[in-house]
Amino acid sequence: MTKEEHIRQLMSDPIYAIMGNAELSLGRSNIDAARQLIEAGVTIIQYREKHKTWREKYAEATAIAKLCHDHKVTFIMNDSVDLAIACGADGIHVGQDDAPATVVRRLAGPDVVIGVSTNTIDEMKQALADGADYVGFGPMFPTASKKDAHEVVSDEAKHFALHFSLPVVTIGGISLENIGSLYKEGFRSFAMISAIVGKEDMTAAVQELRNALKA
Ligand SMILES: Cc1ncc(COP(=O)(O)OP(=O)(O)O)c(N)n1
Ligand SMILES: Cc1ncsc1CCOP(=O)(O)O
Ligand SMILES: [Mg+2]
Repeated sequence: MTKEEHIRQLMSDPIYAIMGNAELSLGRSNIDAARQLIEAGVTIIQYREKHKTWREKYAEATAIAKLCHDHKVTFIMNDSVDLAIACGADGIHVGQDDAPATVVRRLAGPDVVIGVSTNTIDEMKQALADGADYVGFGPMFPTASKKDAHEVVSDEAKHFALHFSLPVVTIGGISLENIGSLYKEGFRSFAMISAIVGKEDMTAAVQELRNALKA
């Protein structure tokens, strides 16, 4: 798939699944989690592994990238540009403490999707200026999945995000109970850890989230 096709997929499928470390994923391995997510019909998967060595991550991510490519699933690497390039990821997601999008672009080239985490209006403007393809925006709600998460986004930043020119992927504390409220506010893309890989039956979880968006 081309970069444009990946971005289209990101804009048309509201569900963006993030694989956490094993403790956020009921002890599953990342490869098992990826297999189950693909079976559940997820089309955007981010690899977010904070504990393993580079070589362990490289081995897993290379296998997951192949699985994703075989199933036309967009595979995004969190944090690490070198791992993303090495494993053949379709995209890279960087936070405010990671390499800036300008540097990621220089290293990874024009064909890779770049996502940047944002919490404020200034960060969204900077991500756009730096050549990001989408922004992660949050936390929308309090979350236990990220120890150093920012404060929940302000109403002003939400309003800006709803009119922003880049695709906005909301994140942070999104659940079956509150995803509908974000949809009603106008948001169309939802990245989740605990609401998907934190559930025993991920197929049912994804289906319930999709149903909640239709309700
Ligand atoms: C889609 C999406 N949005 C935001 C984040 C958070 O990234 P970051 O701020 O770098 O924090 P970590 O995930 O690395 O702890 C994300 N991963 N994905
Ligand atoms: C990675 C990240 N970035 C901002 S909040 C968050 C955690 C998202 O996890 P959950 O969906 O379980 O709240
Ligand atoms: Mg990061």
